[in-house]
Amino acid sequence: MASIQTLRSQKKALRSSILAARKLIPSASVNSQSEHITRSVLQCPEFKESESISCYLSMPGEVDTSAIVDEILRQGKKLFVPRTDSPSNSIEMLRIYDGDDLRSLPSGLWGIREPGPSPLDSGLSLILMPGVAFDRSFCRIGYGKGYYDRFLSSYSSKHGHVSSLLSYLWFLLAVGLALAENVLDFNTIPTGSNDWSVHGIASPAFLADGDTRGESKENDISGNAQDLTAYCIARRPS
Ligand SMILES: Nc1nc2c(c(=O)[nH]1)N(C=O)[C@@H](CNc1ccc(C(=O)N[C@@H](CCC(=O)O)C(=O)O)cc1)CN2
Ligand SMILES: Nc1ncnc2c1ncn2[C@@H]1O[C@H](COP(=O)(O)OP(=O)(O)OP(=O)(O)O)[C@@H](O)[C@H]1O
Repeated sequence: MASIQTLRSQKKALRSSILAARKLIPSASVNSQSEHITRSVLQCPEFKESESISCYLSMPGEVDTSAIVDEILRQGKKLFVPRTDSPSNSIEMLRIYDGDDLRSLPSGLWGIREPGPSPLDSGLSLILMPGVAFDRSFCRIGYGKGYYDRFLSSYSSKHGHVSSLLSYLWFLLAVGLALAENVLDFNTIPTGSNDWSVHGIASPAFLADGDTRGESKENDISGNAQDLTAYCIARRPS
Protein backbone atom coordinates (compact mmCIF):
# COMPACT_ATOMS: atom_id res chain seq x y z
CA MET A 1 0.00 0.00 0.00
CA ALA A 2 1.29 3.49 -0.84
CA SER A 3 2.52 5.62 2.10
CA ILE A 4 0.35 8.53 3.20
CA GLN A 5 2.94 10.89 1.75
CA THR A 6 2.91 9.12 -1.63
CA LEU A 7 -0.88 9.03 -1.66
CA ARG A 8 -1.03 12.75 -0.90
CA SER A 9 1.37 13.65 -3.69
CA GLN A 10 -0.35 11.33 -6.19
CA LYS A 11 -3.71 12.94 -5.37
CA LYS A 12 -2.23 16.42 -5.59
CA ALA A 13 -0.79 15.78 -9.06
CA LEU A 14 -4.03 14.25 -10.33
CA ARG A 15 -6.13 17.06 -8.84
CA SER A 16 -4.07 19.83 -10.38
CA SER A 17 -4.03 18.26 -13.84
CA ILE A 18 -7.81 17.81 -13.75
CA LEU A 19 -8.43 21.32 -12.47
CA ALA A 20 -6.18 22.72 -15.22
CA ALA A 21 -8.05 20.71 -17.88
CA ARG A 22 -11.40 21.74 -16.39
CA LYS A 23 -10.66 25.39 -17.10
CA LEU A 24 -10.63 24.53 -20.82
CA ILE A 25 -14.14 23.03 -20.88
CA PRO A 26 -16.41 25.56 -22.64
CA SER A 27 -19.17 26.90 -20.41
CA ALA A 28 -21.74 25.87 -23.06
CA SER A 29 -20.66 22.28 -22.53
CA VAL A 30 -20.83 22.62 -18.71
CA ASN A 31 -24.35 24.03 -19.13
CA SER A 32 -25.63 21.36 -21.49
CA GLN A 33 -24.08 18.52 -19.49
CA SER A 34 -25.54 20.03 -16.31
CA GLU A 35 -29.00 20.07 -17.89
CA HIS A 36 -28.68 16.44 -18.85
CA ILE A 37 -27.44 15.45 -15.37
CA THR A 38 -30.26 17.46 -13.79
CA ARG A 39 -32.90 15.62 -15.81
CA SER A 40 -31.33 12.27 -14.91
CA VAL A 41 -31.16 13.06 -11.21
CA LEU A 42 -34.71 14.43 -11.02
CA GLN A 43 -36.20 11.35 -12.49
CA CYS A 44 -34.11 8.64 -10.79
CA PRO A 45 -35.87 6.60 -8.09
CA GLU A 46 -33.31 7.57 -5.44
CA PHE A 47 -34.28 11.23 -5.88
CA LYS A 48 -38.00 10.59 -6.13
CA GLU A 49 -38.00 8.48 -2.97
CA SER A 50 -35.86 10.85 -0.88
CA GLU A 51 -37.52 13.32 1.44
CA SER A 52 -34.26 14.86 2.71
CA ILE A 53 -31.55 15.63 0.21
CA SER A 54 -28.17 17.27 0.57
CA CYS A 55 -26.90 19.08 -2.51
CA TYR A 56 -23.90 21.35 -2.97
CA LEU A 57 -24.31 24.87 -4.36
CA SER A 58 -22.15 24.84 -7.46
CA MET A 59 -19.11 26.94 -8.24
CA PRO A 60 -18.06 27.81 -11.81
CA GLY A 61 -16.65 24.74 -13.56
CA GLU A 62 -18.71 22.28 -11.49
CA VAL A 63 -21.93 20.57 -12.55
CA ASP A 64 -24.50 23.33 -12.07
CA THR A 65 -26.96 22.31 -9.36
CA SER A 66 -29.24 25.36 -9.39
CA ALA A 67 -32.15 23.60 -11.09
CA ILE A 68 -31.80 20.58 -8.77
CA VAL A 69 -31.91 22.66 -5.59
CA ASP A 70 -34.88 24.67 -6.89
CA GLU A 71 -36.72 21.46 -7.66
CA ILE A 72 -35.96 19.94 -4.24
CA LEU A 73 -37.64 22.97 -2.65
CA ARG A 74 -40.47 23.10 -5.19
CA GLN A 75 -41.34 19.47 -4.48
CA GLY A 76 -41.49 20.18 -0.73
CA LYS A 77 -38.49 17.98 0.06
CA LYS A 78 -35.99 19.06 2.72
CA LEU A 79 -32.86 20.65 1.26
CA PHE A 80 -29.53 20.65 3.09
CA VAL A 81 -26.42 22.39 1.80
CA PRO A 82 -22.84 22.20 3.06
CA ARG A 83 -21.39 24.83 5.34
CA THR A 84 -17.65 24.70 5.91
CA ASP A 85 -15.86 25.26 9.17
CA SER A 86 -12.25 26.18 8.57
CA PRO A 87 -10.36 25.35 11.77
CA SER A 88 -11.84 21.86 11.91
CA ASN A 89 -11.89 21.39 8.10
CA SER A 90 -15.36 19.97 8.51
CA ILE A 91 -18.71 20.53 6.84
CA GLU A 92 -22.15 20.47 8.34
CA MET A 93 -25.29 20.08 6.28
CA LEU A 94 -27.67 22.89 7.07
CA ARG A 95 -31.27 23.26 6.05
CA ILE A 96 -32.49 25.76 3.46
CA TYR A 97 -36.21 26.34 3.78
CA ASP A 98 -37.21 28.18 0.62
CA GLY A 99 -36.11 30.12 -2.43
CA ASP A 100 -35.73 33.41 -0.50
CA ASP A 101 -33.53 31.62 2.00
CA LEU A 102 -31.45 30.25 -0.89
CA ARG A 103 -31.08 33.56 -2.72
CA SER A 104 -30.12 35.46 0.42
CA LEU A 105 -27.17 33.20 1.30
CA PRO A 106 -23.93 35.09 1.84
CA SER A 107 -20.67 33.86 0.32
CA GLY A 108 -18.63 31.85 2.80
CA LEU A 109 -15.14 30.44 2.70
CA TRP A 110 -14.04 29.82 -0.95
CA GLY A 111 -16.71 32.21 -2.25
CA ILE A 112 -19.37 29.45 -2.17
CA ARG A 113 -22.80 30.57 -0.94
CA GLU A 114 -23.42 29.02 2.47
CA PRO A 115 -26.15 29.23 5.11
CA GLY A 116 -25.72 30.68 8.58
CA PRO A 117 -26.38 28.54 11.65
CA SER A 118 -29.68 26.65 11.30
CA PRO A 119 -30.89 23.22 12.39
CA LEU A 120 -28.49 20.39 11.73
CA ASP A 121 -29.05 17.56 9.37
CA SER A 122 -30.86 14.44 10.36
CA GLY A 123 -32.38 11.66 8.36
CA LEU A 124 -30.65 12.51 5.10
CA SER A 125 -31.38 9.89 2.48
CA LEU A 126 -29.49 11.22 -0.54
CA ILE A 127 -26.34 13.30 -0.81
CA LEU A 128 -25.48 14.78 -4.21
CA MET A 129 -21.74 15.28 -4.13
CA PRO A 130 -19.33 17.52 -5.98
CA GLY A 131 -15.97 16.16 -6.99
CA VAL A 132 -12.90 17.22 -8.92
CA ALA A 133 -13.10 13.75 -10.49
CA PHE A 134 -14.63 10.31 -10.07
CA ASP A 135 -13.46 7.05 -11.60
CA ARG A 136 -15.40 4.13 -12.99
CA SER A 137 -14.66 2.21 -9.77
CA PHE A 138 -16.80 4.87 -8.00
CA CYS A 139 -13.85 6.52 -6.22
CA ARG A 140 -13.86 10.26 -5.75
CA ILE A 141 -11.27 13.00 -5.42
CA GLY A 142 -12.22 16.48 -4.21
CA TYR A 143 -10.34 19.70 -3.60
CA GLY A 144 -8.06 18.08 -1.05
CA LYS A 145 -9.51 19.19 2.27
CA GLY A 146 -11.26 15.92 3.09
CA TYR A 147 -14.54 17.73 3.85
CA TYR A 148 -16.92 15.15 2.39
CA ASP A 149 -14.90 12.16 3.65
CA ARG A 150 -14.95 13.61 7.16
CA PHE A 151 -18.66 14.37 6.89
CA LEU A 152 -19.51 10.82 5.79
CA SER A 153 -17.38 9.32 8.57
CA SER A 154 -19.00 11.43 11.24
CA TYR A 155 -22.52 11.04 9.80
CA SER A 156 -22.16 7.27 9.61
CA SER A 157 -20.84 7.05 13.15
CA LYS A 158 -23.76 9.17 14.41
CA HIS A 159 -26.53 7.65 12.32
CA GLY A 160 -25.16 4.45 10.84
CA HIS A 161 -25.79 2.04 13.62
CA VAL A 162 -28.31 -0.76 13.79
CA SER A 163 -31.22 0.68 15.76
CA SER A 164 -32.98 -2.61 16.30
CA LEU A 165 -32.72 -6.14 15.02
CA LEU A 166 -34.77 -5.25 11.98
CA SER A 167 -34.09 -1.66 11.05
CA TYR A 168 -30.91 0.05 9.96
CA LEU A 169 -30.56 3.82 10.15
CA TRP A 170 -27.85 3.93 7.50
CA PHE A 171 -29.86 4.71 4.41
CA LEU A 172 -27.77 7.54 3.04
CA LEU A 173 -26.93 7.17 -0.63
CA ALA A 174 -24.05 9.20 -2.03
CA VAL A 175 -24.29 10.14 -5.71
CA GLY A 176 -21.54 12.15 -7.39
CA LEU A 177 -22.35 14.64 -10.17
CA ALA A 178 -19.65 14.81 -12.83
CA LEU A 179 -18.95 16.29 -16.22
CA ALA A 180 -17.97 13.59 -18.72
CA GLU A 181 -14.40 14.91 -18.75
CA ASN A 182 -14.16 14.33 -15.01
CA VAL A 183 -15.01 10.63 -15.02
CA LEU A 184 -11.77 8.68 -15.23
CA ASP A 185 -11.03 5.08 -16.06
CA PHE A 186 -11.33 2.22 -13.53
CA ASN A 187 -8.90 2.36 -10.57
CA THR A 188 -7.38 5.68 -11.63
CA ILE A 189 -7.99 7.64 -8.43
CA PRO A 190 -5.59 6.71 -5.64
CA THR A 191 -7.43 6.12 -2.37
CA GLY A 192 -6.60 5.65 1.30
CA SER A 193 -8.51 4.36 4.29
CA ASN A 194 -10.35 7.68 4.87
CA ASP A 195 -11.73 7.91 1.35
CA TRP A 196 -15.40 7.12 0.76
CA SER A 197 -16.52 5.88 -2.61
CA VAL A 198 -19.92 6.84 -3.98
CA HIS A 199 -22.94 4.61 -4.61
CA GLY A 200 -23.59 6.19 -7.98
CA ILE A 201 -22.33 8.77 -10.46
CA ALA A 202 -24.56 10.94 -12.64
CA SER A 203 -22.58 11.89 -15.71
CA PRO A 204 -22.92 12.00 -19.48
CA ALA A 205 -19.76 9.83 -19.43
CA PHE A 206 -22.14 6.92 -18.98
CA LEU A 207 -23.97 7.52 -22.21
CA ALA A 208 -22.80 5.15 -24.92
CA ASP A 209 -20.23 6.70 -27.24
CA GLY A 210 -20.19 9.84 -25.10
CA ASP A 211 -23.41 11.02 -26.74
CA THR A 212 -24.62 13.69 -24.34
CA ARG A 213 -27.99 13.96 -26.08
CA GLY A 214 -28.79 10.39 -25.10
CA GLU A 215 -30.49 9.37 -28.30
CA SER A 216 -31.42 5.72 -28.76
CA LYS A 217 -28.13 4.22 -27.69
CA GLU A 218 -27.69 1.00 -25.76
CA ASN A 219 -26.28 1.52 -22.32
CA ASP A 220 -24.79 -1.35 -20.45
CA ILE A 221 -24.63 0.37 -17.10
CA SER A 222 -28.18 1.09 -16.07
CA GLY A 223 -29.53 -1.23 -18.78
CA ASN A 224 -32.34 1.18 -19.54
CA ALA A 225 -31.92 2.33 -23.12
CA GLN A 226 -35.58 3.33 -23.49
CA ASP A 227 -35.42 6.03 -20.94
CA LEU A 228 -33.48 8.90 -22.43
CA THR A 229 -32.68 10.60 -19.16
CA ALA A 230 -32.23 7.82 -16.62
CA TYR A 231 -29.28 6.24 -18.18
CA CYS A 232 -26.62 8.76 -17.39
CA ILE A 233 -26.51 7.44 -13.83
CA ALA A 234 -24.16 4.55 -13.15
CA ARG A 235 -24.74 2.60 -9.94
CA ARG A 236 -22.08 0.74 -8.01
CA PRO A 237 -22.89 -2.97 -8.03
CA SER A 238 -24.09 -3.95 -4.55
N1 LIG B 1 -19.77 23.72 -4.71
C1 LIG B 1 -19.06 23.08 -3.79
N2 LIG B 1 -19.34 23.28 -2.51
C2 LIG B 1 -18.59 22.65 -1.57
C3 LIG B 1 -17.53 21.79 -1.93
C4 LIG B 1 -17.26 21.58 -3.32
O1 LIG B 1 -16.38 20.81 -3.72
N3 LIG B 1 -18.06 22.26 -4.20
N4 LIG B 1 -16.79 21.19 -0.95
C5 LIG B 1 -16.18 19.95 -1.04
O2 LIG B 1 -15.46 19.51 -0.21
C6 LIG B 1 -16.71 21.92 0.31
C7 LIG B 1 -15.81 23.13 0.08
N5 LIG B 1 -14.52 22.70 -0.28
C8 LIG B 1 -13.56 23.38 -1.00
C9 LIG B 1 -12.24 23.11 -0.73
C10 LIG B 1 -11.23 23.77 -1.41
C11 LIG B 1 -11.52 24.68 -2.39
C12 LIG B 1 -10.39 25.36 -3.12
O3 LIG B 1 -9.25 25.04 -2.90
N6 LIG B 1 -10.67 26.26 -4.03
C13 LIG B 1 -9.65 26.93 -4.83
C14 LIG B 1 -10.04 26.91 -6.30
C15 LIG B 1 -9.89 25.56 -6.95
C16 LIG B 1 -9.95 25.69 -8.47
O4 LIG B 1 -11.09 25.73 -9.02
O5 LIG B 1 -8.89 25.74 -9.10
C17 LIG B 1 -9.55 28.36 -4.40
O6 LIG B 1 -10.56 28.95 -3.95
O7 LIG B 1 -8.45 28.90 -4.56
C18 LIG B 1 -12.85 24.93 -2.67
C19 LIG B 1 -13.86 24.29 -1.98
C20 LIG B 1 -18.10 22.27 0.76
N7 LIG B 1 -18.84 22.94 -0.28
N1 LIG C 1 -12.53 10.87 8.12
C1 LIG C 1 -11.39 11.57 8.19
N2 LIG C 1 -10.79 11.78 9.37
C2 LIG C 1 -9.63 12.47 9.43
N3 LIG C 1 -8.98 12.98 8.36
C3 LIG C 1 -9.53 12.79 7.16
C4 LIG C 1 -10.77 12.08 7.01
N4 LIG C 1 -11.07 12.07 5.70
C5 LIG C 1 -10.08 12.74 5.06
N5 LIG C 1 -9.16 13.16 5.93
C6 LIG C 1 -7.92 13.88 5.60
O1 LIG C 1 -8.18 15.06 4.84
C7 LIG C 1 -7.10 15.31 3.93
C8 LIG C 1 -7.61 15.54 2.53
O2 LIG C 1 -8.27 14.36 2.07
P1 LIG C 1 -8.50 14.08 0.51
O3 LIG C 1 -7.27 14.40 -0.27
O4 LIG C 1 -9.08 12.71 0.37
O5 LIG C 1 -9.62 15.19 0.21
P2 LIG C 1 -10.67 15.27 -0.97
O6 LIG C 1 -11.63 14.16 -0.88
O7 LIG C 1 -9.90 15.41 -2.24
O8 LIG C 1 -11.40 16.70 -0.67
P3 LIG C 1 -12.93 17.19 -0.37
O9 LIG C 1 -13.73 16.07 0.25
O10 LIG C 1 -12.74 18.34 0.56
O11 LIG C 1 -13.55 17.66 -1.62
C9 LIG C 1 -6.17 14.09 4.00
O12 LIG C 1 -5.06 14.43 4.76
C10 LIG C 1 -7.05 13.05 4.67
O13 LIG C 1 -6.29 12.10 5.39
